[in-house]
Amino acid sequence: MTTEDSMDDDVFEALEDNPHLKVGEDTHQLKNTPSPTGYRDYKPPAEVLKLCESDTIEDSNQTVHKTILLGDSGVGKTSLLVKFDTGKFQPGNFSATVGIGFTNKVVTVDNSRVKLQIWDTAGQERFRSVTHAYYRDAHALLLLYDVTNKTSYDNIRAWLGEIREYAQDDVVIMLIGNKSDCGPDRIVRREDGERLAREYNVAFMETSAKSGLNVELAFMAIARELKLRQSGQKDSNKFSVQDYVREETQKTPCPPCST
Ligand SMILES: Nc1nc2c(ncn2[C@@H]2O[C@H](COP(=O)(O)OP(=O)(O)OP(=O)(O)O)[C@@H](O)[C@H]2O)c(=O)[nH]1
Repeated sequence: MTTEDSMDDDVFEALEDNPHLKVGEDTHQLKNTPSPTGYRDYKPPAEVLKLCESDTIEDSNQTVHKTILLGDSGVGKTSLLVKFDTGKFQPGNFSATVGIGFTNKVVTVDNSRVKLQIWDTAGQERFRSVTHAYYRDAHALLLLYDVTNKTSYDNIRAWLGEIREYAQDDVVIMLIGNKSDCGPDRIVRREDGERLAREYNVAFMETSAKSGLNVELAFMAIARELKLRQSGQKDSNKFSVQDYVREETQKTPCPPCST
């Protein structure tokens, strides 16, 4: 954790004021950027507003599906995205995300290309009112907790409440228990994650941004679901994110856990 909590509530304006922070930059570049003004007055740059307005963005080639990473500060949202994007994991000092940004990734599902626009949000409470604005036109949400942090797990219910309030009813939701590599420090059992996911009827998996476990699978499962929906082939009898995740995770043996 950093001392971010003691900073002024005004960092989102950094996106406008700082020419080095461009929308669409890798979000880990948006961390720790102070700003002189209040974020309550923050107006996203025109480029961001345009992206938020369109329900489904069409670029010259194909549809771009908006996917947002959500969850408490420190659960590993940025790490998960960076691992998926670059294959790298940056261990060590944690610096909380300041601002919001996205990374475009193209994945292949059944021989066709699916474009994901993956938004990384700041998990800290003080940014919540700003990030709500981004839920509205999201097609998929990856909601993370940290298996070594019970509070981040307990807060999932509140996150799901916010999602119900601000996101579209048909948004695809994947609950993710991250840091599954932390065997001895694990507090939240896999079964607890599964139970919560069943209760809210959302897909679930555990990941590790450190080891890479299930990182690609998380995004692939989302991409597959979104592609099927877009093509009109979505038939709940034929494809379920959760069944797909279950089948794929059974192919990869789970590393030993302490609980
Ligand atoms: N062991 C382990 N550490 C992780 C994993 N994922 C992230 N971390 C560490 O957890 C800390 C927080 O990770 P971040 O990716 O910055 O968390 P975040 O959810 O983006 O946090 P905010 O930006 O504040 O919302 C960092 O020190 C990471 O190195 C993981 O899978 N395993």
